[in-house]
Amino acid sequence: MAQQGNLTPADELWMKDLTLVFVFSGGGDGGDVGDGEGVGLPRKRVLLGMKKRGFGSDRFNGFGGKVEPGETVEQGAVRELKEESFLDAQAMEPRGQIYFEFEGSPKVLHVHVFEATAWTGDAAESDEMRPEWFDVASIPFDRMWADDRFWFPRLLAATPFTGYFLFRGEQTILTHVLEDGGDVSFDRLRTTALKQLQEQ
Ligand SMILES: COc1nc(N)nc2c1ncn2[C@H]1C[C@H](O)[C@@H](COP(=O)(O)OP(=O)(O)OP(=O)(O)O)O1
Repeated sequence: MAQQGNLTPADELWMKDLTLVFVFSGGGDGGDVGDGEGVGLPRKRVLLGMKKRGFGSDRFNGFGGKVEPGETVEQGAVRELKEESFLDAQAMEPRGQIYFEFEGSPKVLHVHVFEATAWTGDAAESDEMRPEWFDVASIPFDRMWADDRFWFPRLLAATPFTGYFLFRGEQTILTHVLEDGGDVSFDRLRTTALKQLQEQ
């Protein structure tokens, strides 16, 4: 039986809402991307940002952050995309939800994953992120959070998903569960994941 380590009892956990937004391009002629050219086309390229500071720094990720008091999750997603990439989202589609728990911490990050399906502007570097387009065949998973390679295929296919990941530190995933469907219960996912961990 694997050691469960320093886990917080379920009734002491608390959730923090965050957003994570991805922008895709249909590719076109490979030139500059803008004005939602990818909408309705096969996803050829994805815009990622190299996080320059704070939590997750030195990794590529989508654009996002904490939902602020008084705003909806979708409003937070639009605001963070603008702040971090200078793109203006005209339409956002929810694609999935991911719960991240870190061993020894009672805080669970509840990350709402969106695709900006229409946008205007050109991506530019901000204080927090340096944007870069990648072919979807060459996503730099070795320079991203370890969880991304699990759920990215569902994001690319626009298949709704819900996931739970338990991390030890910022590199090691102790256990995870990923299911189809955009709104699977956190309690059920966590229970399943911890059972898996016990059985390892
Ligand atoms: C733990 O695994 C994670 N994987 C992935 N792919 N993304 C994650 C993970 N944990 C958090 N994230 C995302 C969620 C957010 O988009 C950012 C973190 O946002 P941040 O802490 O930078 O929030 P801000 O509001 O921008 O922070 P400031 O207060 O510094 O502006 O990472």
